[in-house]
Amino acid sequence: MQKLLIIDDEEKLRTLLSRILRLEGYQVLEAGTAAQGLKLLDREEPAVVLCDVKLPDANGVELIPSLLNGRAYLQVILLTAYGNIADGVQAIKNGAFDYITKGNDNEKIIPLVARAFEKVQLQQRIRDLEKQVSKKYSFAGIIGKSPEIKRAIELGKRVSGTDATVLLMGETGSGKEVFAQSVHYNSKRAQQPFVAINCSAFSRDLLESEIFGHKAGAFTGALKDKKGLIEEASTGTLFLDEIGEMPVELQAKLLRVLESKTFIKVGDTKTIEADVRIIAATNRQLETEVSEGRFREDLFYRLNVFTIILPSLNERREDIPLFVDFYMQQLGAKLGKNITGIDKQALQQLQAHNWKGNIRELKNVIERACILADTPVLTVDSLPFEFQHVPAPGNSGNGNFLSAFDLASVEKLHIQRVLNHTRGNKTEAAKLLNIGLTTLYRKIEEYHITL
Ligand SMILES: Nc1ncnc2c1ncn2[C@@H]1O[C@H](COP(=O)(O)OP(=O)(O)OP(=O)(O)O)[C@@H](O)[C@H]1O
Repeated sequence: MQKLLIIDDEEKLRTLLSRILRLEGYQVLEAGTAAQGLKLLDREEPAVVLCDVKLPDANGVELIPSLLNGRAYLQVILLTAYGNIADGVQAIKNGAFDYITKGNDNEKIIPLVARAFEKVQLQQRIRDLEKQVSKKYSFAGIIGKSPEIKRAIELGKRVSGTDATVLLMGETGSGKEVFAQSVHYNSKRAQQPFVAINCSAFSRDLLESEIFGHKAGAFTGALKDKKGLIEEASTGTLFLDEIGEMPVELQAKLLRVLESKTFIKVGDTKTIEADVRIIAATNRQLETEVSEGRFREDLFYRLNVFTIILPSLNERREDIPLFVDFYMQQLGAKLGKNITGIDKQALQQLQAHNWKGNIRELKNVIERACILADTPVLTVDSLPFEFQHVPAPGNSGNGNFLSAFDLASVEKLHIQRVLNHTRGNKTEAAKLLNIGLTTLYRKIEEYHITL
């Protein structure tokens, strides 16, 4: 039952209101003083309070902040004396839901209380949804147990708590946007907007107006003032995907945002404060872009404060079965099919594939397989053509794993050759291969390389 509290020292009126509201099906609590009211609020947690202005131990208008303190769910309706609108206005300024004139407005009280409870329910729903969203985008939701992704998650968690600019580097489809959302939803800006834009998807002028906004008349077709994404994301996070594609002239404007936390709309002269955290992502080598004059060096250094490299799927093949399981369940359910697993041969093909499109490509392959599957277990037949013709590791026609053309096979062969060259000296081999010694050990184990 919906619980409501009336704080009023006039017993007659309190009893009358209470009777009316009980008849409407509310559970009504009563208090004659502010102190009693606050006690009941703590003990019973009613969601709506009707509060008189003149109380023996307090002024109702001034009491509102104490009633609301630490109770984000609560809605307060102030009962004002006849003709005292100023109290009502001040009450709303102090955070009250609404005010009502005592005595005269009795017939208005029921719909007003109903609306206050509606607001309580709506806010609860928003909180529940926010919880779901932040759970979905938490770092725990990032799939993978490989050391490469674990390292990235560890860095992501550390930087989330700060307001530092983050640069995410990784191939297309490697999960940069998902990762950026995790950083945002783990930061103190989590309740504020996360706004994303792909810098490669717009012409120079359009991108400028999208990010920075424009004044009416700034260019043909600019009929009204337009807020840019920096303003839309105010107090939250702006995710700039494909930052390497940003035209050089706009890079200067972005640098200003990072350095002085200000920007100017297109066609305007006024400087506006920018309270936004920037997370940028790129699948290009920004150093190369800098050396070739396509990316401003000063902006690169500003963005490169905290860089996280997201591993490609080829670099974390051990995570492929986890993604396959995840997508089989998710997409099977979406399609209304009971997909329970994948057979060994099909999984081997997936693990041997060269995933240029990374997680996005894998997701598409699994979706296709789920659509085509006639049985609960996915087989090679449901995979695209190229998977059906590349021999899987250990499964090729002549029994030689290295006859496959996939990247893993080539990598294994190359490591084997280098190790032969160094006569099994792993430290030297790691140096020649330009990888860490632990990575080399892992690959030796993963590919079952015999020395
Ligand atoms: N950890 C993850 N768990 C489940 N799905 C993921 C994960 N990371 C990414 N994905 C999925 O992979 C796809 C690509 O992810 P995302 O868009 O984040 O990649 P991206 O690196 O930003 O791509 P691009 O460079 O093309 O912008 C999306 O469908 C996303 O839902």
